Amino acid sequence: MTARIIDGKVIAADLRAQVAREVERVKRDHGLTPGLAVVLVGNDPASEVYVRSKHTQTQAAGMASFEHKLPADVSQDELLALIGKLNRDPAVHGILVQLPLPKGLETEVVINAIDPAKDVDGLHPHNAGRLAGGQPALAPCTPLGCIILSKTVHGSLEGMNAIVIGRSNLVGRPLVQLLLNENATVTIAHSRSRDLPALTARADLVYAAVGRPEMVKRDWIKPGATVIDVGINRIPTAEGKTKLVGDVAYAEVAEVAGAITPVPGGVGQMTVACLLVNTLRAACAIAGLPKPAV
Ligand SMILES: Nc1nc(=O)c2c([nH]1)NC[C@@H]1CN(c3ccc(C(=O)N[C@@H](CCC(=O)O)C(=O)O)cc3)C=[N+]21
Repeated sequence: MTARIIDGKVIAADLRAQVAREVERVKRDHGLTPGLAVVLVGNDPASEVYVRSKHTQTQAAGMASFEHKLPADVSQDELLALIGKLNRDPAVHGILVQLPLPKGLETEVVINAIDPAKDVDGLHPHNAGRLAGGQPALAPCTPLGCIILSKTVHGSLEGMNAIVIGRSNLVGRPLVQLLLNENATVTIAHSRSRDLPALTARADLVYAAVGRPEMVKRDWIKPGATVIDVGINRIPTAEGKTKLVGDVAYAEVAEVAGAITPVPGGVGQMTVACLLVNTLRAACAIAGLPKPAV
């Protein structure tokens, strides 16, 4: 069997087009232009690439994009002052602080300073807690993207056995909550789990989000399972260059899986598209408008 390839590029482009239509409508009918502020501290080259693509796609969807670049040695107080300013800025409906932050800055303090209504990353304890309690919340973009990709294959995830490998605040934990909302049966695995291959082999849905290049192997996968690869690892090639690989050994797993996401071209594409969705939703909520159609 050869897996169907889940094309994140196409699915994300479709989602962005839906967002753009809704943005046009709220602009026209309500004079509301959703705005996203992205804060980048330091100059990690990979982060700069992501931030640039967020900027381009935000503008392409008709939203306002505000980029704030701060030096790696910025003080915590200066960063908090910027977040305070963005919290009060009526043109800003979404605030994303690119992670990881350079040493010396306390991620928790910085995240907790973001107005929960503008927390389009879904990382503030207000949103994380609401999500865990089954209440409406801004949910993190990467897990949202994972759910959308899974539903393109299965329609409904109800009753399926899912395994989430990884328990980060940005991906694993919120993904578990979203899967529960979809009525999946969820196993949460991580680096200390015993017999990960056997656990994974029971799953109809496999979400690999550990950050270890090509860790998930062919013999871990139940034939026909859907494999969603959240990993983005840059590794050296034999020719002295680098390439992106996921947490899944793609070529071998694609021989047994029913469907699989590529890296690049899978989950990463959805992350940015879902950021636009969250910004649109946050803008409508802040303006007291009904939920948008996307
Ligand atoms: N506060 C915060 N929120 C995040 O959501 C967040 C973050 N910090 N820090 C870094 C990670 C990583 N991330 C990606 C976004 C898009 C792609 C993406 O578009 N990837 C493309 C290509 C990437 C390439 O070629 O370099 C793809 O997979 O097809 C990847 C990774 C968001 N993150």
